[in-house]
Amino acid sequence: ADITEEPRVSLKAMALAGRKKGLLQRLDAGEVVIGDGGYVIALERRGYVKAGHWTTEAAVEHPEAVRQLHREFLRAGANVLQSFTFYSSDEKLKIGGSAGNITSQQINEAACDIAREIANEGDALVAGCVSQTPAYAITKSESEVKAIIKKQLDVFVAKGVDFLIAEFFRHVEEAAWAVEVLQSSGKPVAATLCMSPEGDKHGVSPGDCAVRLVKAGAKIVGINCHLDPTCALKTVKLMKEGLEAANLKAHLMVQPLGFHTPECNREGYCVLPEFPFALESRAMTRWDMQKYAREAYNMGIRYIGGCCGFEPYHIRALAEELAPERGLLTPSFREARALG
Ligand code: MET
Ligand SMILES: [Zn+2]
Repeated sequence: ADITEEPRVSLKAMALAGRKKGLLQRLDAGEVVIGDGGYVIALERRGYVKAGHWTTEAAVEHPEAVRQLHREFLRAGANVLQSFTFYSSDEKLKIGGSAGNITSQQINEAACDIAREIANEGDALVAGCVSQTPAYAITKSESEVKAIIKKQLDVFVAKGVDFLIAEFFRHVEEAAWAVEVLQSSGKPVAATLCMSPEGDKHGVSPGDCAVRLVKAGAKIVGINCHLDPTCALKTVKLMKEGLEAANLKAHLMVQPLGFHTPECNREGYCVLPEFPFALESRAMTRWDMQKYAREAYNMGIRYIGGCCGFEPYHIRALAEELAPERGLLTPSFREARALG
């Protein structure tokens, strides 16, 4: 396909008509879904997130900053805007939040509203996102973890998100609990673990993790954060093989770091000496991103995005690399071309 062609459909017209295709409709049809990038890391750099806490009070305190980053990912070609709700449970805010009296309920509601507002500027879906809980580390209590996830889910359902993502789980056991809760809503659930090819923190292999997540109800499984695309693709490949061996079907997803981690160590970037204030020299280039997008596509992964370290221009490189497959140009690319 000639990527200089105009898109086949007007994104605005489609959005306004309220006829966006759902996530599973897109993936089942074999379409590429471009994810968005890393919010907490990008907004920490811009002065809106506290390093170490990584909580998302900015959804309430500085909505304009969150809105703008969503818009930049959308213009870069993202088909999904993830709610800015990382670590947003009251338990986590109490332990490590910087907010004082902002509740997770307020954060989650504001984050959903902001994501929806910007998603309506284009062809993006809104994902309600949950992540690992302090309760799992402290008490290992299934009912406590599930209650925390359920509270977040109730807001996502009330706000009408399009689908749900359980991301950044180190233990498949906890991720599977989250998936069980999320899928009770009837909305599609994607689940991504932050693990190396060696497996989750209890040593469960990537193949077995994938099987457990699908059995818990996830329709899309894969990897996010912690390690670079090369490591993440290795791990997703093992997940894919595990699913095939178990005769299970699911879509694959990958949202790696935008930083090079040739160490491919078990614990990921959090234990590197450069974390979190000196990661710049590890930043990937747009050429790296194009290579990653192509490799992910060739592996059969169709939900391709990024996590920490992915700035909007990285997402744009993914979208442009896969423009022939998607038959679409990004708004930023079209406008730049019109100007040039
Ligand atoms: C530490 S992983 C963070 C994931 C979350 N979706 C974010 O980008 O903020
Ligand atoms: Zn991340």
